[in-house]
Amino acid sequence: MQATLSFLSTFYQLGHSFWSASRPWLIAVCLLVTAVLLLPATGQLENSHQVLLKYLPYGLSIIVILLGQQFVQGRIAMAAVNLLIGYSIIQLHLQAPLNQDNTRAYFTLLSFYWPLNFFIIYWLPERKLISPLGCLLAAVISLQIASTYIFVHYVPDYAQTLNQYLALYPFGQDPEDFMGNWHLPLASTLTLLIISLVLLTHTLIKRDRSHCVLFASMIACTLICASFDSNSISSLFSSLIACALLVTLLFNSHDLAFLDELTGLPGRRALMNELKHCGKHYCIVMADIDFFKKFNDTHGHDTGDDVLRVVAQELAKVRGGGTAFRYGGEEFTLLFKRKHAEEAEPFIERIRQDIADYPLIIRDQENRPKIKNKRSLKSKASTTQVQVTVSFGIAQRQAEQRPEDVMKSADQALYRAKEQGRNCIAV
Ligand SMILES: Nc1nc2c(ncn2[C@@H]2O[C@H](COP(=O)(O)OP(=O)(O)OP(=O)(O)O)[C@@H](O)[C@H]2O)c(=O)[nH]1
Repeated sequence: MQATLSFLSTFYQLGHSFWSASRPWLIAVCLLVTAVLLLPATGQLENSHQVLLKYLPYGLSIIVILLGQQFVQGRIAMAAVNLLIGYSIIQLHLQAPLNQDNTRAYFTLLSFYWPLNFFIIYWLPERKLISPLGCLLAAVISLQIASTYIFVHYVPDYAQTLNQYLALYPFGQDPEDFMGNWHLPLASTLTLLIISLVLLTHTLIKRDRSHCVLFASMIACTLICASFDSNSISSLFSSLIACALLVTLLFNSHDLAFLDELTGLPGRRALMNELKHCGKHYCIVMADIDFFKKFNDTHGHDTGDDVLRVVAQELAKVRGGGTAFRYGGEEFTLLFKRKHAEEAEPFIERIRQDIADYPLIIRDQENRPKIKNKRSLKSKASTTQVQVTVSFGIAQRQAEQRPEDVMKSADQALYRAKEQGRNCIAV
């Protein structure tokens, strides 16, 4: 029995870790999988649907650009601008046979610049679309378009030379027969492969939703160009990229409103929202770090922030159906739906114990990492070991009590826990 429970617990932990690790990838993976799955179906679309699909990327991209500007998510908006420009070029200038020198030169340069611009946007800091950075990106894209036009039309033999120079195609494709499986020249394929590997490595380390989606958008653009002869591929993939950007924008905006920036836990607004929907049977736990003012005064505010992150990370591991929120300052809340206080207490006791046993090792100020989110605790380069404890107050919802009343009772219980000497639970 013990072995089974331990196995289930390990299985749960593994599943939980996998889910947390893969969450930022969810939209990106959905984009690529849906695109590949839907591609064969586009050939069977009726004419009216094909027309609708052709105009969809324009509408969706414009929505993303407007919302991205409004919600200060410049990178997503810039990605939508890049998508819109690339897609417009395909629709307006690349509907001719690609075995003509000029058209093929246009196509080859688009297939290089389009994904490359996603790569550039990936590394930009988050700013508004209409900002010096946005203008710089607009200048880069304009320069790409203008130079392509001038070189192709005004430099004698440019298109021919470019096509000859890049005439080597991977997978043994004959460049004269443009209708094959992979239309990107070897040089572009290798360059995009290298930058894809760079982005893949970075997204695996960074695990951030926007970065993952920008990476997936770059891959999707590359696939559009690589399989250019597939029916409606540019309309379908561009629509899906725009959808992925839109969903990312909405998720990011939700996180901005509901997640606490320092700890990553849901914040007070999320708690209040949750309390409206959690029925009549629940208990609330208020948790407060003990002597935190003294800790801040002794070790500095930055180390205090690190402690808040560690405590949040431990509280988030609460079992028994509890959810952790950062209530504000050094106060946290645990919400147990459909649980009595007595049922929740053993889970809180475990968390209390885990936090008290956590070996916090404090670096001196010079040794602190320069990267803000990097853990500075529990590291070999650190110097002093300290202990942080948390006091808890539990309140069970009584008949006719409003959520604010239950919170107040939990606060009173927390006060009692402080009076009883801290690092304990009071009901
Ligand atoms: N580093 C850091 N400190 C914070 C943050 N929010 C609140 N604090 C500090 O948390 C401390 C809370 O102190 P008090 O409310 O006096 O309580 P305490 O020192 O923890 O004492 P007891 O709760 O009675 O054990 C204050 O010094 C605040 O400045 C934050 O986001 N970061």
